[in-house]
Amino acid sequence: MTAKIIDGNALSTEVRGQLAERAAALTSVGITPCLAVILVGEDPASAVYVRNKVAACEKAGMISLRDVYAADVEPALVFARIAELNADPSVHGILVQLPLPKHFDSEAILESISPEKDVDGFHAENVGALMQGNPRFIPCTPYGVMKMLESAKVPLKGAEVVIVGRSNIVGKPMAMLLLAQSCTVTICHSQSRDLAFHTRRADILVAAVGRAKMITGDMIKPGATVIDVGINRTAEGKLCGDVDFETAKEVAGVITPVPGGVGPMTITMLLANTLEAAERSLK
Ligand SMILES: Nc1nc2c(c(=O)[nH]1)N[C@@H](CN(C=O)c1ccc(C(=O)N[C@@H](CCC(=O)O)C(=O)O)cc1)CN2
Repeated sequence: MTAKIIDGNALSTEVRGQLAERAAALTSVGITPCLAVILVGEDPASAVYVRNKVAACEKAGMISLRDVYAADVEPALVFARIAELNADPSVHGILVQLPLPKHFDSEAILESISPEKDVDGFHAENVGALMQGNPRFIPCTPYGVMKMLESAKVPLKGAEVVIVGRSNIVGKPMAMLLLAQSCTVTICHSQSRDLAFHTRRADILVAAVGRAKMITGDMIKPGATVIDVGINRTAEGKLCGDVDFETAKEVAGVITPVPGGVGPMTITMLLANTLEAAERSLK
């Protein structure tokens, strides 16, 4: 039997519809949620993600501002723009698209965003709040994964979770969110010995390494839930995940595809965080 597929596009459409209703309610009392997006450089994938974020905002009845800088821009200019956006009460959310060019201190840029407008949840204050089990803004990709697990009614309490990848954007916050739901969490990484030993124990396997098709069917426990966060391009230019979907779907019980899985949910949860920031500004 092949696995049940969690359709990230369909779930996104449903959640974005609900967010649009909340955005309209807020607009009716004089506050239209507004997201400012900063893009530095010409990375084609980043340009696509930013375009999709802006389009999604507009479709949900939110305002979006987009600032695009050349790859060799002086960081001081970007810091100055962030300070301006921090001080603007009509802007509720600010994000800087990652990765930034090498001459940028990415951490300093992320720390310069006001924690109240940090809709990516990357500011140290928001990371700390998540660690303490009191999240204020949840990073969008792990937030989207939690929504997908909820929609597929995957049991979390006591589940063995293995996360492959330890990034600040996905692996670490994902671990905190699942730990908060009483999962037993293992984080694997490039130095982990015998990766398959760990992955085969997982009731829920989250792949977030950035290596095309590295998780194959033989590394998966029969019936497991497999969440693929990877976005890679094959030599032929085709999009694929970190999981070898063809072999994995024959073993897993539930699986997310790439494209059309976690990616669209990342943008959906960005809208959710922006709306949340705007709603908090009323209080
Ligand atoms: N400031 C941030 N930078 C980055 C983040 C982030 O959450 N905040 N995450 C990733 C990229 N990302 C969002 O920015 C992102 C990646 C992929 C998708 C997506 O919808 N993917 C589609 C395929 C799109 C395509 O054709 O390439 C899919 O999987 O179906 C959305 C957002 C790094 N940077």
